[in-house]
Amino acid sequence: MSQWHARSWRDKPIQQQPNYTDPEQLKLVEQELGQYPPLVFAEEIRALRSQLTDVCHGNGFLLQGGDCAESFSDFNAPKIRDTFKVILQMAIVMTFAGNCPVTKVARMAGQYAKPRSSDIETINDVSLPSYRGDIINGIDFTDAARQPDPQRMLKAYHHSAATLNLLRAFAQGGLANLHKVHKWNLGFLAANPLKDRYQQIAEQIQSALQFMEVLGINADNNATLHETQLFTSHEALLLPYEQALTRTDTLTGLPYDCSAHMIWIGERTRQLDHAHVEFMRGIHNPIGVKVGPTMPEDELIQLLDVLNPDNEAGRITLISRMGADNLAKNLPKLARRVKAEGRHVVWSSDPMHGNTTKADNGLKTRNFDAIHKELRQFFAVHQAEGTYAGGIHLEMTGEDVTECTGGAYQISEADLSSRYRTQCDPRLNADQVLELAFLVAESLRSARNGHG
Ligand SMILES: O=C[C@H](O)[C@H](O)COP(=O)(O)O
Ligand SMILES: C=C(OP(=O)(O)O)C(=O)O
Ligand SMILES: [Mn+2]
Repeated sequence: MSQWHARSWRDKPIQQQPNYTDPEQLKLVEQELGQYPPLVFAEEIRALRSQLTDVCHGNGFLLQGGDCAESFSDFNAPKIRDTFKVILQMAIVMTFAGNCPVTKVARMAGQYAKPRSSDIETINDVSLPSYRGDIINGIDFTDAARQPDPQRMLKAYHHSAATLNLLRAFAQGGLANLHKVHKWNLGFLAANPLKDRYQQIAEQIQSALQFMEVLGINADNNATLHETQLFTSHEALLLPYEQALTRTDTLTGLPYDCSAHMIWIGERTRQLDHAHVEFMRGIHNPIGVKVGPTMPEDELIQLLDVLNPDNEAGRITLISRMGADNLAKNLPKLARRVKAEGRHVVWSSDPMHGNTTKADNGLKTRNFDAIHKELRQFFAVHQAEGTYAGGIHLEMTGEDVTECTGGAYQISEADLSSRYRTQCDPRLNADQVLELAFLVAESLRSARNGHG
């Protein structure tokens, strides 16, 4: 294999990139970004990798979630806070159900680039380049907005830095207090039409917290109860940006992509001999790989050969996104083969991207039951194959949006347009996320029997 360099991806074919019309301006932006401080520190990246190593060995669970696409305009503290809160709320349920540490990774502080099914969007006979995320072009359906603009990379960097700053403050400044987080969950349950179904687990968590309190373990004397660690992640799609934020760590001499702790390769850009795989193979972050229903077993193993030649646990998270109706057919053979080859991976489930449909009014949506079904089957397949269901990956928000149908509040297709705010794909709202957490708690609990 040829030698890796942060720019060696440039010699490979590449998918899903914008056509910047001014290469000089692009170069200036790349140079400027190259001078900026890293957004995350290599030691933090290694801490995540170490937690994922534990997950890989069955001693933890990965919870990854956030917007499909963050946006420059819908950018404010309440929005960041509410998504942060709901990740923690879900994590407490999963921690209790799985009786194991939960590694929290947000799709935040950098999730700005989107691969698209089509290069062109047509409305009323007008065709324009598709929206590809705020780091590339604008969402408005005008010719000017849809032109890719390299300056947007600088804006994405600054938005990511401000988001990360607030997340760090929330994580350490008291907002992550476990008692507080559980109180939010009780608030969710009190109002929820299906509260009886989830009451038991909530009461058990309550007793566990009270028990610790009686022993004198509380947020004032125990940092674990008071603060948390939240890592960041995004799809490493826009390679000029990712390259510009790649730094050689002074402690180890190894290259890390310091745009986020974890980055992943999307379903549309995971071709073995293409640019994204080339870039990812050389950086030392933990990386995710989306695995859709068409992935052949041989190709998956070849991909692992390239991305993780030393078969290190914690390096690779395979994020299956099959669709509820395809999973039982497609996942078992992949899980079996990876196991037979003795490859160390974390298996995580993205139950969102294989379950996207179009409502009659033209809006993209996903049904809560299909999402839940994919998750149930994910756990069932891993149990049957003797592999470990190690994580879930959700598109979600702390806001009260109406983008996915179903759930306890029975959002219908007709309701979708009332608060449909996503920049790209439909997200679970706060209630739906919590409901899902309580529903998968049971699957997680049985998956963890025999582990840990
Ligand atoms: O988030 C994932 C993809 O970018 C998204 O599902 C693509 O959506 P599209 O099919 O509308 O292009
Ligand atoms: C683009 C995404 O997913 P996938 O690559 O699995 O389609 C995503 O996670 O937003
Ligand atoms: Mn998406």
